[in-house]
Amino acid sequence: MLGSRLAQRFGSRTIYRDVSFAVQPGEVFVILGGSGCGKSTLLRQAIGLLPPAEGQVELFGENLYSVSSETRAALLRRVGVMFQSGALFGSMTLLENVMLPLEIHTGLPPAARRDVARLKLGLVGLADAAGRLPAEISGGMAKRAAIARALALDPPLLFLDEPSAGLDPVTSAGLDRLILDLRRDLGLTFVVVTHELASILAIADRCLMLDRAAQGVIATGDPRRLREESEVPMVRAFFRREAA
Ligand SMILES: Nc1ncnc2c1ncn2[C@@H]1O[C@H](COP(=O)(O)OP(=O)(O)OP(=O)(O)O)[C@@H](O)[C@H]1O
Repeated sequence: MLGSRLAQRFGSRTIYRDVSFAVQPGEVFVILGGSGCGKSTLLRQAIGLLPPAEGQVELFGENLYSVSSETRAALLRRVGVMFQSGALFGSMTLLENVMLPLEIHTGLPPAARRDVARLKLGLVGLADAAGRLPAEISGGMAKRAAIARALALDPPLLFLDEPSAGLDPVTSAGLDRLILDLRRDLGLTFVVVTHELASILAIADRCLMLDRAAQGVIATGDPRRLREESEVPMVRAFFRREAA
């Protein structure tokens, strides 16, 4: 996936401009930055929910906002998304939650949908919790279930919005492990929005750091290198936990 020269404004306020990046197949690409810098806005542009004020989003070689709505829908079916809230349906079991995209988007018969959903829950370590309701599971399990649902249609590319939000460090580290395992076992590509430093250092091949005051990108690259080598005060401050 590619973002080129993306800009976003709300009213007269510019959130960012000239944001460009290319996510390589099989990589874990992290978007980070302080509150209000535009991480969620960039994610919404990347998944077809917000046409950018300027610039282009390319998914699987196609320009997301200039293709027909049918083509866009087809492109977006090849993308899995886990929103920050997780957004599982509370009245449905985990299995039913994961079956839902299969029911909407495929012609699979119910028994096959059930089999696929069980497989996906197994991939995230929830094979034994298939019959539980969202209210009956922990926050970390809910995130895993939301990832299983995002995997329902076998997308090669997954977007995760703040997967660690609200989780304790141990649970969060388990989720990092899951992301790396899924990448290794299924060859998935991940774009992850997060500002958890431990998580970024654990999972990111490369990252893109946005800054609200700079209205755009202040760093890109391997987070370990940025920690060692960046001379940009805000970047050093974040990666070294120093005052800017
Ligand atoms: N639809 C909108 N209309 C007006 N302003 C908006 C809209 N969506 C976002 N904003 C503003 O754009 C800025 C960036 O928001 P965004 O949610 O993308 O930031 P973020 O980096 O994800 O922040 P956080 O980490 O706090 O979630 C914020 O100041 C927000 O108030």
